[in-house]
Amino acid sequence: MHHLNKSIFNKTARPERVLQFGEGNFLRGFVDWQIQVLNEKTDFNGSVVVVQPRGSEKIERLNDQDGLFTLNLQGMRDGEPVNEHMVIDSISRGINLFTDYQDYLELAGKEELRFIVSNTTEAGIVFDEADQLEDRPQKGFPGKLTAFLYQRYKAFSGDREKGCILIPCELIENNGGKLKEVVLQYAAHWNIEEGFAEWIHEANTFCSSLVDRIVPGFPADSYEEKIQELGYHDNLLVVGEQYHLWVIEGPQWIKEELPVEGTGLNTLFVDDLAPYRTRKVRILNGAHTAMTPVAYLYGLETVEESVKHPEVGLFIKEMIHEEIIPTLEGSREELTDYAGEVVSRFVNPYIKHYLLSISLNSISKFTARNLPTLLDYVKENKTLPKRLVFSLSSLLYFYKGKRGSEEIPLQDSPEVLNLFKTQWQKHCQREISMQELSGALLSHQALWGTDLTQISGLTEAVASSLEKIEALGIQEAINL
Ligand SMILES: NC(=O)c1ccc[n+]([C@@H]2O[C@H](COP(=O)([O-])OP(=O)(O)OC[C@H]3O[C@@H](n4cnc5c(N)ncnc54)[C@H](O)[C@@H]3O)[C@@H](O)[C@H]2O)c1
Ligand SMILES: O=P(O)(O)OC[C@@H](O)[C@@H](O)[C@H](O)[C@H](O)CO
Repeated sequence: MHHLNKSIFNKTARPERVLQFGEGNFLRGFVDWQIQVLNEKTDFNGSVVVVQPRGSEKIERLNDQDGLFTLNLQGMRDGEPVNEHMVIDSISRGINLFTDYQDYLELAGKEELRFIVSNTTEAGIVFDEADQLEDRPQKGFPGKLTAFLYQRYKAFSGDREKGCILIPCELIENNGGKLKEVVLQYAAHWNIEEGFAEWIHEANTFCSSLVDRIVPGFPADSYEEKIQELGYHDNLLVVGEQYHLWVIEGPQWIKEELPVEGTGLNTLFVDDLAPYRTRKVRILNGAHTAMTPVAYLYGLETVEESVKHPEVGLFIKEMIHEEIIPTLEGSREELTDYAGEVVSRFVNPYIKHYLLSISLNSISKFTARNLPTLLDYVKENKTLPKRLVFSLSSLLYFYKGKRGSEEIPLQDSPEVLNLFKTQWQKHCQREISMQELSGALLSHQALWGTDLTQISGLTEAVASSLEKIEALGIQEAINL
């Protein structure tokens, strides 16, 4: 069987109008697909050049396939189940920054380049003072980007018409503003002439954006079956859901350059994306992160199984409706409709979204996605939200690293893993009680951004749930 590349697929060459930082599943199943739709339905006529924010091995894989990959979108569309696959040919090439940095600099001088998109996880938009302008390449994403923009500034002698529209997709608040801030930080750190910072301000448009599409990625457990259907091998096959939403906070004129109207793309240009972001992060991502330790310890593996489970599913739905939604601003009816839509996306029968994949960096995710809800709930109700507290307790138990006799493959930073390991060892050796363990973990401000033992009754409630989980198992303990 052939591998997917230009020898078996007729690829159309288009002007390189987009630079993309990130070769990951999400960008390919979301942005590169959207560019393909624009190419098919409008006069956009552009292709995407991809660079890897760190490392180079995946770029080589992309180039081995001439930038081509298959996207399999599965789920409900207009009330009907749809399972479609398509070859995405919007990526012109990947540039290996370690071997072909010169190509990267040359791209900066191309008239037609206009958009820069990125998704470098929540960890990507950071300043690293070790990065230097002369590095080939710089280590971090914003360092690489600043070097690229400076090259463009020089190539066009500061022409205000040659700036870019930057649309970062990282799931952090004010991603556009933060990216601009770090670029300007590098401009100052590298002593680049004043004119460059002015050009950044005047010629470039940094938008913030919020993305939404569940993209579990490469279908390892159904790959053989899928390639029989496709008739070729594809190492970059991506599975995602039908649903998508891209909310872009920026000037309305961008619509003229990114002509989504009439294409069926659910891309919105808004003045303020905060309400969309809060709603999505707290309901969708919040439910994902809060259900993961509970459902996994219960013995379940996927989101669909968890939401469909009589007890765990009820727990999740009650948590959304009784604890998350009441803390959100906006129409209760709209929020309830949105939550209903999210739950039906969770039970998408075509998508196997593994709890373990969501569990990556669960502590910082709980802090970003669930803690604000818990704190708002306590402030408004003067009582604890019992399901969120149970989820927090289950999270602490999950980080013990055992499901029965089975090892849990925890994925978090070494500092976080060491902290939990030390505290759980102390508890297992009877040096500290469950109450002390709970106090030690909840008071750790580096984990939660605040001392959670200051919340009245929380340490005791968590210790009590942990005792129950340990003594009776989560199947009993979940009956609050
Ligand atoms: N997969 C989804 O359903 C989905 C949906 C919406 C948003 N997201 C967000 O997209 C991000 C990537 O998800 P994915 O599914 O594409 O994962 P992936 O593992 O396929 O890709 C990860 C990407 O991030 C880059 N990266 C990783 N660590 C980095 C760092 N420290 N600095 C710079 N770049 C770094 C990698 O080079 C790669 O491009 C996640 O953070 C996730 O929150 C994912
Ligand atoms: O991708 P992560 O690891 O940050 O989070 C896991 C999921 O919550 C997330 O990928 C959602 O599926 C996605 O944000 C939906 O748009």
